[in-house]
Amino acid sequence: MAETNLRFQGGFPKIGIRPTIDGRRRGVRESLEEQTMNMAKATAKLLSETLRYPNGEPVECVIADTCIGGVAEAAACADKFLKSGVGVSITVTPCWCYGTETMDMDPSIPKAVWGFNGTERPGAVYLAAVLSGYAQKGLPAFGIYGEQVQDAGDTTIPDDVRDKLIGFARAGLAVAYMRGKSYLSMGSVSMGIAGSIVNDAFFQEYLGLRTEYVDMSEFVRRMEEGIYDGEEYEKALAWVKENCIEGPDNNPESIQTSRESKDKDWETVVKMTQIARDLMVGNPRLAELGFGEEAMGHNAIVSGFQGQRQWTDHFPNGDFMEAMLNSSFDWNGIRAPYIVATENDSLNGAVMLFGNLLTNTAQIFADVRTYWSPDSVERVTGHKLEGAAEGGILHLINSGPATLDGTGEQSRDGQPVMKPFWEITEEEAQKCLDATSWRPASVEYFRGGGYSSDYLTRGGMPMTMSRLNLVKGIGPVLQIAEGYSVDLPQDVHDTLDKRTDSTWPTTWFAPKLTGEGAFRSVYDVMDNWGANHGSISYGHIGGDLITLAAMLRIPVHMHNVPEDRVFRPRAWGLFGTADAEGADFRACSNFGPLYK
Ligand SMILES: C[C@H](O)[C@@H](O)[C@@H](O)C(=O)CO
Ligand SMILES: [Mn+2]
Repeated sequence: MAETNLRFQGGFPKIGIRPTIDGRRRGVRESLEEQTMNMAKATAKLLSETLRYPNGEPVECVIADTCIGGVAEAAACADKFLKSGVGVSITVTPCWCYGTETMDMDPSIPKAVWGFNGTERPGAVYLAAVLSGYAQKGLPAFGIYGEQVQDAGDTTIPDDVRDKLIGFARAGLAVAYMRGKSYLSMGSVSMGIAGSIVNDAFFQEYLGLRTEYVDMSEFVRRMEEGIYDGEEYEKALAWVKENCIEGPDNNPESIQTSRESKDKDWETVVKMTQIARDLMVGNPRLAELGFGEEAMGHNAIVSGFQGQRQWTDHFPNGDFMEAMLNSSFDWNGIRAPYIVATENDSLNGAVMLFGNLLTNTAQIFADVRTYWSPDSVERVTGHKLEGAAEGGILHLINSGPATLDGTGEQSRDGQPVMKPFWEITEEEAQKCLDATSWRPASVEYFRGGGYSSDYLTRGGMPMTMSRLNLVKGIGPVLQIAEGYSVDLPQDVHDTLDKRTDSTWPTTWFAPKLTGEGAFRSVYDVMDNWGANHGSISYGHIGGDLITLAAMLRIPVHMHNVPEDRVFRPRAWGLFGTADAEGADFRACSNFGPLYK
């Protein structure tokens, strides 16, 4: 197993499993011990076999030492979980148990209860009873029970239960991973973009993240005083010369920079990449070089770089740095991405983090630039959009730096995908690099030069675009659009791309339409997008994002996820069942942020 990177130093939270039981001795409890403990073991096995930590290792589960028949055993279990670093709890039972006497009372741990759907000893009755207790005490919990009745001796986990256990655990682990880490703001507000007003109350109360702030002058200090690993720098620059293809300069000749200045830019952007990473997660090499304080980093699990304009008006832009740190490989080999938001758009950074923690894959940061209606495309190119693109497409393109994994040059079963780093081969990493050219930055925008990554995402990938916005009076709200990347004929792409800045990476995205609300048309999706940016994940992960958002009490104001993939705490139904979107808002506002 390849090492990940320092982003996850400090280890990973575990999943705690709590087998609860009817406490009555002399018959009842004894008859249930084995079956109850077996449910716990089966759940642990399922989750460890299915889920992986961001370093690729199987997720670890901890089971209570005994079945929990009452409060003393509940407390012993809580103690064990605390000592073992449990971040998510799942209670399992095939039988009736005593609700409030056996429940998990830790308010910050996402919790679920699986009540076995059998009728000999009714686990689903306990489930209903304890969930009412959780609601009454303001501790939202997820309820799980199978649709089909199982026989008492059946030790299998039905598919519907399995999906819910996995969906819950995946989102719960994301909550637990981020808690206690930092968002590192490198610079301040970029060009008046509200998302780059890094809001400490949001990060602290909703995500459990500290916000750290460094001025961009720190990059200059570290470059000028040599506070980076010089050996790594030489290796990185040689690797860049070998692997990063410099594309043509798109600037009018009169403002093109000299060869000498372009070469200097390569040196600067490589150093910027090392420095941003060291600022985020530290680097033990710096301590060896005599920079003990700088070696520590900021414990950042996500960061943002302001760039425009104070930096980019004078220095090379951050595109190379952001693109490389957001990718699953660099000169040190294949490794987990670091997650850096462009323009310090911390709210896009937050959803990039969600997508990354839910999937262990890299995330595309993009401007949601243009809605191209079928008529507009036809007018400009003569081409009639078809297939997934039939209803129109969104041009996702940002000023330079989307993850190179977003080229779609990794594959599974012959299809383009974005994989967790441990599945990516050397050959695939190379293909992503080969599909990217580094274009001298548009000097009118970026007076300090630099390089923008230029590529075109391969079509046919299921993708999910999401975005978090802050609304005064409500707090954070999340929007989610599942869809597909699409291929356009090369000449059609070229015509559309050349109308914008063709030195930037493009993803053509077709959201799935439902015929309702914001998903009536592609135009409506664009018209309802809450800000200039979106984060794009590989796969249809809208269900997982909804589950995670509910755990964090962030309401979802727009999504196109089919109902059978929406899984929220049971208490959400108590805020209304006919209008799930409104109920979500009411529930989130009622329970309030997780860490308040
Ligand atoms: C170069 C431009 O300033 C772009 O960076 C700008 O259009 C944005 O990306 C805004 O989000
Ligand atoms: Mn932007």
